[in-house]
Amino acid sequence: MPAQTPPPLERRYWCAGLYLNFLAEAPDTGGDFTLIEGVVRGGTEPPHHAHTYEDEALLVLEGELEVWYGGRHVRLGAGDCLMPRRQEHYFRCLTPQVRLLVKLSPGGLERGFKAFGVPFSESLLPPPPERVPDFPEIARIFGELGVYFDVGTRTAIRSGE
Ligand SMILES: O=C(Oc1cc(O)cc(O)c1C(=O)O)c1ccc(O)c(O)c1
Repeated sequence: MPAQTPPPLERRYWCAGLYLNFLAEAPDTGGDFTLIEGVVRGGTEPPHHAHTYEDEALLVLEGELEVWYGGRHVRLGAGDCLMPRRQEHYFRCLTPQVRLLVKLSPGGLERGFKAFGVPFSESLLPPPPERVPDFPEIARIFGELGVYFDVGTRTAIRSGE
């Protein structure tokens, strides 16, 4: 008998172009952490943001990312891990899509993703969204959970890096 049963399909969400699979949610871990497997596509990366409540650890499973945090740029490939430690950060995909494992501790930020995501049960990713996600609305939702966005810098960073 497997040690762990696969998560139910409704734990997979399509969130403004992000595919997120909630492997462990706060209630599963006594609130200690949330663990998410995600696929992010170029063009749907979130704007600059900082988590004031939780620590975030990113582990790249496939693809390549450029991450800006604490005034530095780093390139991450498969197997690389980064913990921005509540510093403002931003990332962009250097490959068409990047698969990541993200640990957020303490847990609970799944509530924010689920507030704008839709349950997703297909085995293939849907086509990329036709429009840029509604980041001001996403920023409002996450702001209530202690994640602060600088929506205005998104364009500046993407065009002036
Ligand atoms: O991009 C990811 O997460 C986010 C997306 C947003 O629109 C706002 C955010 O604050 C975040 C965040 O990281 O906090 C993302 C990408 C891949 C992945 O596996 C994730 O768990 C999140």
